[in-house]
Amino acid sequence: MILLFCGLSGAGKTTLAKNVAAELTELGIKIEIIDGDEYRQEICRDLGFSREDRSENIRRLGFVASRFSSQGIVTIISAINPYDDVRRELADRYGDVNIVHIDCPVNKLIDRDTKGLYQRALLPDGHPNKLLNLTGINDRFDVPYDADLYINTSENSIQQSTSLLVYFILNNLYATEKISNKMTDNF
Ligand SMILES: Nc1ncnc2c1ncn2[C@@H]1O[C@H](COP(=O)(O)OS(=O)(=O)O)[C@@H](OP(=O)(O)O)[C@H]1O
Ligand SMILES: Nc1ncnc2c1ncn2[C@@H]1O[C@H](COP(=O)(O)OP(=O)(O)O)[C@@H](O)[C@H]1O
Repeated sequence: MILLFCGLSGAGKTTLAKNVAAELTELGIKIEIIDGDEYRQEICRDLGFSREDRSENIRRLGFVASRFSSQGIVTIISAINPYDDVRRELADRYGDVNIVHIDCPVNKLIDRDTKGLYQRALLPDGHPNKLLNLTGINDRFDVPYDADLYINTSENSIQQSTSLLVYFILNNLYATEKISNKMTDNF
């Protein structure tokens, strides 16, 4: 199973992915997190934030995720993942892809601003430190109206948001297992 997170910077993707991993590991379920920020230091270090580079970034993460997922490992791709067409592409290409929208209103993100990115994006035009392509401020984010799971992290606490994800994953695993048990029963 692949969970394809999408959401703006600071929405809670990394926090929730880590919390979910801790809870599933406790239950003996294997899980891997593929984090955009982390992979951008390694196999995606040649990529920037143009439309082409973001799309290529997600394609690479998707490929890596598919290798983990094919081994039965629950795999979270935790990236902004802003474009509807690329999300669809991965969902069509790889089996059992679930789009999870980690949402939070931009005004709340501007308050959180854990990395100072929003402050930089909101600087006046022409300022030397202005960030020109921050998703949600001055770069595109396609809201996924077809998400398999929607979580608003300004309305749900970290624990509530984590529980929603864990419940969704366990339900999915149970449904898949039930189907595969049925297939075995037929032999
Ligand atoms: N211009 C701009 N827009 C968005 N994000 C920026 C930008 N510049 C740097 N960063 C930092 O890069 C992290 C996003 O990387 P991703 O791989 O998740 O992005 S994407 O899916 O390819 O759009 C993102 O990490 P998160 O805050 O964890 O989302 C930021 O820390
Ligand atoms: N319900 C919530 N879910 C996730 N993070 C939350 C929530 N409420 C507050 N936060 C805070 O918001 C920040 C989210 O940062 P992070 O997980 O790095 O986001 P992202 O990976 O989407 O950029 C953290 O400081 C976290 O403690």
